[in-house]
This record gives sequence, C-alpha cells and structure tokens, in this order.
Amino acid sequence: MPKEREKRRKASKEAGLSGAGISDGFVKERRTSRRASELRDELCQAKEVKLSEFNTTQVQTSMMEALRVPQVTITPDGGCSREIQQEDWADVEGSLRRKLSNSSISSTGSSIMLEESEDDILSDNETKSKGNITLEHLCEDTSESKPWWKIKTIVNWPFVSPQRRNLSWVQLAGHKGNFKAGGEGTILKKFSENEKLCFERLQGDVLQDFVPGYYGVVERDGDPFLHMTDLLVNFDRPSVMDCKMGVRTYLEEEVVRARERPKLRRDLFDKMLEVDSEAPSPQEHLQRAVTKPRYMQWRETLSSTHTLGFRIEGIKKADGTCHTDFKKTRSKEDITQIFRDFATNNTNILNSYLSKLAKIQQALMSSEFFKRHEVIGSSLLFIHDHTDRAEVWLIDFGKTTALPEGQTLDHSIPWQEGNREDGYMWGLDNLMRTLGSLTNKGTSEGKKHYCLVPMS
Ligand SMILES: Nc1ncnc2c1ncn2[C@@H]1O[C@H](COP(=O)(O)OP(=O)(O)OP(=O)(O)O)[C@@H](O)[C@H]1O
Ligand SMILES: O=P(O)(O)O[C@@H]1[C@H](O)[C@H](O)[C@@H](OP(=O)(O)O)[C@H](OP(=O)(O)O)[C@H]1O
Repeated sequence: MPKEREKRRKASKEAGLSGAGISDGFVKERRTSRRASELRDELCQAKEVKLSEFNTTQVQTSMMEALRVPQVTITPDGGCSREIQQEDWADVEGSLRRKLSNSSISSTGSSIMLEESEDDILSDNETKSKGNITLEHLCEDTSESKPWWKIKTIVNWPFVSPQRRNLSWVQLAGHKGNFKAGGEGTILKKFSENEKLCFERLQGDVLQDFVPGYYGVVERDGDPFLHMTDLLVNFDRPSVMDCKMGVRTYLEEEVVRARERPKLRRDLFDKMLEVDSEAPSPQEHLQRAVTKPRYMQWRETLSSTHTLGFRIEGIKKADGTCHTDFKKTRSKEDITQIFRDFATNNTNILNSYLSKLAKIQQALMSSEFFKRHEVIGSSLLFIHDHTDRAEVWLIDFGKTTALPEGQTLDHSIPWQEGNREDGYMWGLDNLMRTLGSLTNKGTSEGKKHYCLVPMS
C-alpha cells in the first residue's frame, strides 16, 4: 500500500472511522446501495444485454461466437475521489439515514407481504451485473487536484488501445453498479459494513495474501466505498472465472425472517420462470411470487452448489467474451469441461491453479478468521493470462459474518439450521478434485475434506 494512503488510513482509523459509525449499517448499506444504483441507472440508461445460455454443448462451441458484452476500460483522467475524513463521517451517516428512511419497509402488520422492490434485510431490487457492465460516468468535479480514473464502456475487448489494454475490467457477478474505478490499480466497491469489518479482521490473518489488498473507506459522489486492489491489474488480457463457494448462499437470518415475516418477491419468481416454467409450485404460480430463501434454495439445487459445494458464476475469456448464465450447470462432467475450456487445457495453468488452491486450503485450515466466520456467498476468483501466470483470490465478504464469541465452524459438516455451517471446505475439496482430474496430479495436492450429506 502506498505510504501516503497507509498514513491516511491509519489517521482515519485513529479517528474512529473504521469500526464505528454505522451500527446498523447492514440494513442501511443495502438500501443506500440500491438508491445509488437507481441514480446511476437513471444517469446511464444502460441497456441489459441478454446473454445466451451456457450449457455443455455450448462449451464445445467457439467462445468467439458468444455474445460480446460491454467491458469496462479504466483510463487515467481527472476526477474526484478522496478518502473519507473524520468530518465527513457524520455526513455519511446522515446520508445513509436519509436514504434508509426514504426506502424503509412499511409495516402493514400482515403476515405475508408481496413487494416487488423490497425484500428482507439483505436484499434489494438491483439488477445483477452478470458480466454486462453498466456504463459508468465518473463525476467531473475539477476542484479535486488528485488524479482519477475514468471508466468507458466498450463492447469488444480487442478494440482497447494497447496502452489501456491492461486496465480493462470486467464484473462477472454481483450487483450492477457495485464497482467503480479507483486510482493506481485499485477499485472501489459499494460500502458494506459487514465486508469492511471482514477486510479489517483479515489484516494480519494468514488469509491476507489471498484476498485483495484493502485500503479503507473512501467517499465518491457522496457515497462510501471500500477501496481495494484491482486483481486484474497485473494481467494481460486475463481470463477470469468466478466460483461461488459453499453449500449455502443465504444467511440463516434470511431463513428466520422469511419464516417470521415472509415477503414475496415477483422479480425472483420471474427469474425462476425464465429458467424453468415448472419450477414454481401451483401456489407460487397463483401468487406469482416467491420468498428469497425459496429462490436461493432452488438456485442451489439447480446448480452444483448443493451437490458439490461450489458453483460457477461467470467466465470471461482472453478474447473478451463473457458467459454468465451457469444456473443449470450442475454435473461434475459439465464443470470439468468448463474448467478445461477455461484453461484452454493448458497443464501449466491447471497445475498453477491447483497448487494455488492447495495453498489457500492450507491457509484456511490455520486461519483464525475462517474458523470464526460463517462464509456465505464468497467467491474464488481465478485469473490467468497468456504468460501462464495463474492466481486465485478469495473475494466478496458481503455476507461473511462473525460467529458469537467462542463458537467456531468446521466448514465441512452438513448444515442444519442453527449450526451456521457453510460447506466451504467441502466445496474447495470438490473444486480441487475437479481441477485435479484435468492434471496428472489428481487430488494429491489437497487435504481431503469429507463429504457433506446433501441438504434437504
Ligand atoms: N478485487 C477485485 N479485482 C478484480 N475484480 C473483482 C474484484 N472484486 C470483484 N471483482 C469482480 O466483480 C465481480 C463481483 O464481485 P463481488 O462478488 O465482490 O460483488 P457483489 O456485488 O458483492 O456480488 P454478490 O451480489 O454476488 O454478493 C466478481 O465476479 C469479479 O468479476
Ligand atoms: O444469481 P441470481 O439468480 O441472479 O440470484 C441472485 C444471487 O443469488 C445473489 O447472490 C443474491 O444476492 P445476495 O447474495 O446479495 O443475497 C440475489 O438476491 P437479491 O435479488 O436479493 O439481490 C439473487 O437474486
């Protein structure tokens, strides 16, 4: 981390900006994020690109034929970002409060609510990014003297001029509008109190080398962001894959809330219908809505989350093509084929990935952070390029939560409501076996983690 920034971060921390400030931030940040996203959407009016489904047959077809999706190119330019200073924090809190009150859930007293744009504590109605990036404009405030970066959306990767090539960026999963460019090989991610706490706790943990560098909270256009390393920055036309880890993709508290105060979501019903018109039950068809845990569980059984403890979320290949619809990719055979294709069957790359995963596995086994956190919805980001450099990082701690004092997790035993197990290690084991089957190393790289009984 550059010294200047480190100093400023320390100063912010000492001023109490890191751990405090937004006590009920988990709720607020999601709403803030949604409003910011809406505003951005209004500004950008970017169009969604419908991606073709990516099944086994398509794996075998040329990726060049796949739909081109907009990529983000980050170019140095004037701009207006700065780290949050002590005096700003009250403003941030105030703005979060304002945004929360603007969008707070109305209490009707009814036991079941049908809401198109609201869900429980953790959800919102943002469109998913899924590889097609919304055109983002950075603000043009010239009063700031610090250099900034400008994002432009391009449609075809090869159009990027040579000097900008390495700065191209893609978002394979997650919520649209969650990312902005940061200076000097960094990016900004929409603020999440939970994720911020995770990044802070990861400092000094054995996992620190396997997560993006974290440089604190910064403010941009009135919103707080987490400032972190852009993992793509040192690669040349990287191939990228996002694998969401674990057997469960929703928090226990989401299940509890859905039980106590079910909220029916039409958008999730529609997403379900799009994949399989027979998936909703007759009652769900009647109400034309489902609860979020119902949707999430259906997604898990449809994909390999349930059976293997991980699933592929998205892939971008060196030629710039992206595929992000792996909702129905479940079998070992399909996943193996996708990995083979992703790594262009290059044994150097596959071996590098495998040994990187073995290191991650080792680190996880001795990590105090991992022991004491329920890791939900976190991904492994695989990145390689034509130099055969291949790296894997853990990303996305938005739903990674600390356990009560004294409690630890095994990460391999079956989940039952209340035990908070996430199946992360079991999923990693299966992932390593998948990669191992494509190399001579088989599964000898890693330590075996015994199977979970599939959840009902
Ligand atoms: N530090 C990083 N460097 C490079 N790319 C990143 C980085 N962090 C995230 N990405 C890209 O952004 C995508 C989404 O990241 P992430 O999962 O953190 O977002 P999210 O909005 O929290 O997702 P979700 O909604 O699933 O929780 C990843 O798939 C990856 O393509
Ligand atoms: O991948 P899909 O099929 O698009 O489904 C989404 C995905 O499971 C996300 O992980 C989840 O966000 P969180 O992880 O943040 O809960 C989102 O919930 P949301 O619609 O409430 O944002 C789902 O809609």
